[in-house]
Amino acid sequence: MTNEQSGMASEQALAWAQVRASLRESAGPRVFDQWLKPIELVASDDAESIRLALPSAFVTNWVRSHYADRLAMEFRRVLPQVRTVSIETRPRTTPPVVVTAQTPPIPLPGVPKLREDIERAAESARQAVQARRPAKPVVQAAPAVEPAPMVAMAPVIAPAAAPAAVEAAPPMRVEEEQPVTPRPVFGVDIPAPVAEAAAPRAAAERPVLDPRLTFDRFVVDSSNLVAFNAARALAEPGVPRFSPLFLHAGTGQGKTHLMHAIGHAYLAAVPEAQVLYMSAERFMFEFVSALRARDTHGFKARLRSADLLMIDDLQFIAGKGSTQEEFFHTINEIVLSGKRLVICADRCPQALDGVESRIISRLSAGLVADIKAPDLALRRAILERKLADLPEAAVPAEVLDLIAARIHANIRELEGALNRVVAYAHLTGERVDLDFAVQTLGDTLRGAERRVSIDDIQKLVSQHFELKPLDLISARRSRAVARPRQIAMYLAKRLTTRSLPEIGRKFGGRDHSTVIHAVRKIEELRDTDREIDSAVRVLLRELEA
Ligand SMILES: Nc1ncnc2c1ncn2[C@@H]1O[C@H](COP(=O)(O)OP(=O)(O)OP(=O)(O)O)[C@@H](O)[C@H]1O
Repeated sequence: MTNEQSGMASEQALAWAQVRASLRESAGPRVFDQWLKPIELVASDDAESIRLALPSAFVTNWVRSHYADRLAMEFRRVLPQVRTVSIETRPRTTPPVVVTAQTPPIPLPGVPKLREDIERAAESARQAVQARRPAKPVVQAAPAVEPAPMVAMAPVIAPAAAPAAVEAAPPMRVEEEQPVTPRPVFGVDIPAPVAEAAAPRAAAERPVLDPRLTFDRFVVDSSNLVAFNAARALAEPGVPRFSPLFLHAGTGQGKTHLMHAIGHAYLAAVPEAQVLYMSAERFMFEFVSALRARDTHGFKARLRSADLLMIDDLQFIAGKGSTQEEFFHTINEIVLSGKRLVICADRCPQALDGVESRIISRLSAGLVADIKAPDLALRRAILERKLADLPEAAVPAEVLDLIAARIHANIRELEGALNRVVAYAHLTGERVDLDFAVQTLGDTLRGAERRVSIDDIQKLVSQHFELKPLDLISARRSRAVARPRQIAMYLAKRLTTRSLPEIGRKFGGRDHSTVIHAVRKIEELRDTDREIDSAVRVLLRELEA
């Protein structure tokens, strides 16, 4: 390999690592793990051509029909000279393109994660080939029928129109080895991410929004009503209401869904708007890259020109000094210029350790809304809603009941379990019934079951607060015992399928109203008391692990 070739290979490998990281972020873990992770970068002898490969024709066709444009767009963003991106099917015959000692990497100080990404990409492709079977298909949703309920809010505007051209010039070609007919998965085609806004917008940046994450696909109940209504109000045109909006919730509870929904609704109402959505990690990555390229001016201008700026997973900027400095000035400018700002994190602003107080104060000045863990009824309703998007899937009510009752860690897992049942039924041709579901979800249900034992919760909580398990069921009312008991009840409600009276009985025969009081109290304290919130967080992590 000549020096020139090895330089090009390194450059393409690094570009692939960035594209891959961006796909992982925007596609979500489920789609990414099942379809995109096995993609391997193949050595190319032309700097203008990127070659990608997948181990099976089935997965290749899916990726081509759903992600070809997106891959092309992402590569061009990173390597403007790229003209073609081909996606091939090939069992591994050529070595993966990895940066080795012989292929000097382009120096990227401060971003060692890129290297890891490259190696992980190569490794996952190797595993996919060894597995010799395509990843499990994902079952996804078709356009929604019924709008989601909304309390005292105006209806959402029509969905965004079809994508327009992404780049001004030069045109991008996506090469395919053979003609591919887009293949629906279980008769329901998965739409590609919306990479652009409805109308032509000269020089306007197109957010990458998942077309499935809309307001009408979001199921609302009291646990997420405030967040939902605030999100809808913020997406309405005119003078922004509820900006900045800070949404917080545990993992997989719908924060990203609401953000994307805001983006769709706002773009539908104001097609020429500049809408930017990115994770805090991406913000940091782009900022560091801009610093390195001595182009912070461009970075600042891009972010500050947003009419709607949405930053996901803010907790990731904790402890990152210069990124926080830039972040503060960015959000300050957005807010002061009367534009829309939405921030999501896994905890409330006050509990964001390692984040500068001026950022916290700025964000707390807007509307802070949380999304609480879904109870059984909401989990069941969400399954119903997801199933409505799968017209070919016949899943009896008792199976939905089972999944809703047994899987409560988060909605992503809930959805994953339903998808798995439907996908396996499709692949085996079997009818879905309780036996089939139990067999298909075996480990997941057993895992969920393990998480839900009240005895485990009592044991862990008492250990954490240095009490005896018996203290939690005793009549003692001192704060040192009462608070941990309330936390244990809260966890029991959140992590188990036990009814309120059942939980009360497990705590020394207490009344169900005592359990309700405990749950409310801890929810309240999690917003105001950092110590309680972090204790609950630690316990949740341990119980869910
Ligand atoms: N209320 C809801 N109605 C319908 N679907 C929901 C609801 N809440 C969450 N979901 C679905 O659950 C999945 C996970 O949601 P999402 O990605 O928004 O979670 P998140 O809170 O951003 O999680 P993380 O913090 O891990 O990024 C998505 O597929 C989303 O559509």
